Order: sequence, then structure tokens, then C-alpha cells
Amino acid sequence: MVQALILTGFGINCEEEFAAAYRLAGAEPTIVHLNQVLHGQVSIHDFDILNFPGGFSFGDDLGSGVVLANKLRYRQTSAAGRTLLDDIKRFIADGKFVLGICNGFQVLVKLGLLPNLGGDVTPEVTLTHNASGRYEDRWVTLRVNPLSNTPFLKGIDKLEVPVRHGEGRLVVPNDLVRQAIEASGLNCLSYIDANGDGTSTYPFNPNGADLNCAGLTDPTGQVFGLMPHPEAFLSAYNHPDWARRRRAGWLSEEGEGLQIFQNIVEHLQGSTLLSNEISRRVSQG
Ligand SMILES: NC(=O)CC[C@H](N)C(=O)O
Repeated sequence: MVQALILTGFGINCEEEFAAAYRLAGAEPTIVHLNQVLHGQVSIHDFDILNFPGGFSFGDDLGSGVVLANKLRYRQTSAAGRTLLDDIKRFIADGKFVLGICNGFQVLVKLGLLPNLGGDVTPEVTLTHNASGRYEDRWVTLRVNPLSNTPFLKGIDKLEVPVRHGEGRLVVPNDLVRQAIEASGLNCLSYIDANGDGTSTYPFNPNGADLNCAGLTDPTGQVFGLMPHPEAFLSAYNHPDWARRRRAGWLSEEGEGLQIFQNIVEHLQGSTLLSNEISRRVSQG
């Protein structure tokens, strides 16, 4: 069974929704306090996918996600001076997956794991206060970038999801970074308007993000982060307009966010089968 590690503690508050998403997608979720990982009691390497949920880690002090990102980068988890970031780099090199939602996305961006164009985990973009100057709590519509290579978004064209954040505005500091992100489709999700076009117009784009960008991946597609909350749209009944949609013949019981979790679980199941298959063939000569 695919094993999903979900971190919590220090003000993270979306871990149960995350766990529900993996359970519905057929994986086994384990919620672990960050200290258990930082103190070496739990190893991320025993899992297939590492998850950073939303919330208000460290009270958003110094900027959302900044303190947690610094703990991952600088806090030594062993006498040998290893950090959790060292472990995460190995985890990714092993072909495993990392997902950050909202505050989790902020952590991955502040750490430099997203977009990680240069491969040296140095911050290249940032997330800052919404252009509205307010916390935004609303539903938005996203379009998946067809250039994106991430298995998380396979087969998805468009999805509706809620946002709830104060610091969701992606800022891309220069043209070179912007071009590199666009050229490889790392801006995997954009906010769209009622016509289906990418937009910087409020409230369709709830925070004024550059590139109308709601989510990023790294070049491998293994690290994925987004501001909206797919784990809050697991059932059709999570949608504020479910009754009207139902009357209009929209019959699925599943929420649109669930597909992302089903995608990654299926992908991991496929790769596990493949590696089992290979080792069986090798042992049979
Ligand atoms: N829901 C969240 O994860 C919110 C993230 C962060 N605390 C913000 O307000 O931007």
C-alpha cells in the first residue's frame, strides 16, 4: 500500500483533511508531529510521499512558511549534522514525491524546493501578501498547464477548489526565472476567469499572483505545491453549489480535488508494481 507521511504540529491545521484524501484515494496516511521527524524518531524514507499541509505554522511569524522552512534547512536531525532538507533531497533523488498545500506550498517555496530551476534548493520566487491586502476565503477555478509533466495533474484540465490564505501572491523576481518557469510548464496551475482564460483580475485571481499562478512543480514533477486546497473538495457536497449542479445532472459523488490524490497514488502503485516486476524478473534470471 502507498504510504503517505503527513506532517503536523506548530500551527499546521489541515492534516486530517489531507489524511482523508489519501484514505479515499486508497493509500495509508500517517500523521506525524514534525518533532518526531526532526528528532529522528520517524524516518521519511519509510514513506512514498511526504506531505506539508496548510495552516499557520509558527503563527505566520516572519512570513508564512518561513520559520518551518528554516527549521528544515538548518535544524540538525543527527549528530552527523544532517538536516531534514538533506533527507528530503535524498527522498526526491530516490524518485519519491513531495506535496505542499497552502502553508505547505509556502514552506516549499521559501525553502527553494519550488521551483528549484537551478537544482541547488535556493529560493528563486516568493509568496507574499495578497494584492487585496486581505485574507481571501473563496472558491476559484484553475486550469492545468498542458506543458506540465507532473503525475499529480495527469488527465485534469480544469478544477474548482477553495482558497483560504493571506499570503498567496506568487512573485517572480525577474524575466529569466519567469521564462524558465514558463518554458518547462512549471507554472502548472493558473487562476482562470468565467471564459476559461488565465486572469490577473480579482476575485478570479484571488491574490494577484504573477503568471496568474496557483501552483508550481519542480522540473522533475515530483515536488508539487499549490495555494488552493484540493483536500477540501473530496466530496461533491463540499461544493457550495452542489444542489444546483445535482439538478443540472452532475452526478459524481466525488469532489474534483480527489483526482490529484488518486493520480499520485495510482502512479506510485504503478511504479511499485514495475519495480516488483523487475526484481522478480531479475531473480528468475
Ligand atoms: N490555509 C493556509 O494554509 C493559510 C496559509 C497562511 N497561513 C496564509 O494565511 O497565507
